[in-house]
Amino acid sequence: MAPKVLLMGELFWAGPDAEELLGGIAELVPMESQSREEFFQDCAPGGRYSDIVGIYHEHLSDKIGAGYDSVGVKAAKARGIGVSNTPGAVDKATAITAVFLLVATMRRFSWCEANLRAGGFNPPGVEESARDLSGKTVGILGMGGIGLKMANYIRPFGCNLLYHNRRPNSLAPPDVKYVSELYEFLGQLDVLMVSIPLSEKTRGFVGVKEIRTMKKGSIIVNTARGPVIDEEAMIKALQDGHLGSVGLDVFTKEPEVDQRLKDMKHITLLPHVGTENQEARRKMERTALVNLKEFLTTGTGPNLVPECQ
Ligand SMILES: O=CC(=O)O
Repeated sequence: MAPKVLLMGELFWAGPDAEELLGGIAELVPMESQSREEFFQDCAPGGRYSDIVGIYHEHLSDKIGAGYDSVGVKAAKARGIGVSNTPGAVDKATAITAVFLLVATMRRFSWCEANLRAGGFNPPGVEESARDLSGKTVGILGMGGIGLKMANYIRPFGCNLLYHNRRPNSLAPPDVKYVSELYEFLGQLDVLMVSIPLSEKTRGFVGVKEIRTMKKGSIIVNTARGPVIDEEAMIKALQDGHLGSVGLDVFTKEPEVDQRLKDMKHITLLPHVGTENQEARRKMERTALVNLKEFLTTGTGPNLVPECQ
């Protein structure tokens, strides 16, 4: 009998791939526990999931994906359980979301759309004035797969591109300049694009000092995870005009969004949809199935998160 893999969440787009990838290797069983407590009972010896060897996990807001901050990796590792994610599969979709937020905030397009829906048909006034992207200095914080895609997509806009990372990425285009010192990096920016994973080390990474080092009127775009920015410090800086705008796909307490942000007309907000398109979702779901296959057949795999390698 094939070992069992528990489907915690649905295969929306890669359903047809499941048989091709896991046929004969694993039996996919649906998650039927009605509560967390029941799930723990079901996993205990003798329970209906006591013999599962793998879990496909889709979480309400984090889902399968590149970010794995919602998974207790340390606890899993301590029990000899491997955790893998789906890097690469999310890069394009997330970078395109970041570019949308960059353009929308610079040009005040959210304000324009809301104004049109409310019966207006005028451009933003002086208070809300839009700015052009060309010639602006855009800095990417975190030069991994998503950051690289962002750099390539933003280059044709004629921006000066900088990046800050723990170390230089040899794949970065030569005209995208590495700045090793964080405050020297931040001080030059018109726009900060945040693309670092959330971990205990990066929680609150962009705080009061970092925001206040940026120029007055500058913009922050965040498609990574909400808590890498000190949301309170960001809101204060928006309120007193130090920040000109923000474009956010992620928030500190998802799915809650701070009312003060919702009330600001000159910023752009999205409900964590960075990877939400059929093609990217299918790639992510498929990658998760490939991860399970690799793990079940070889005991390892290319997408094991660094802590588990
Ligand atoms: O948020 C989405 C991801 O981490 O891939």
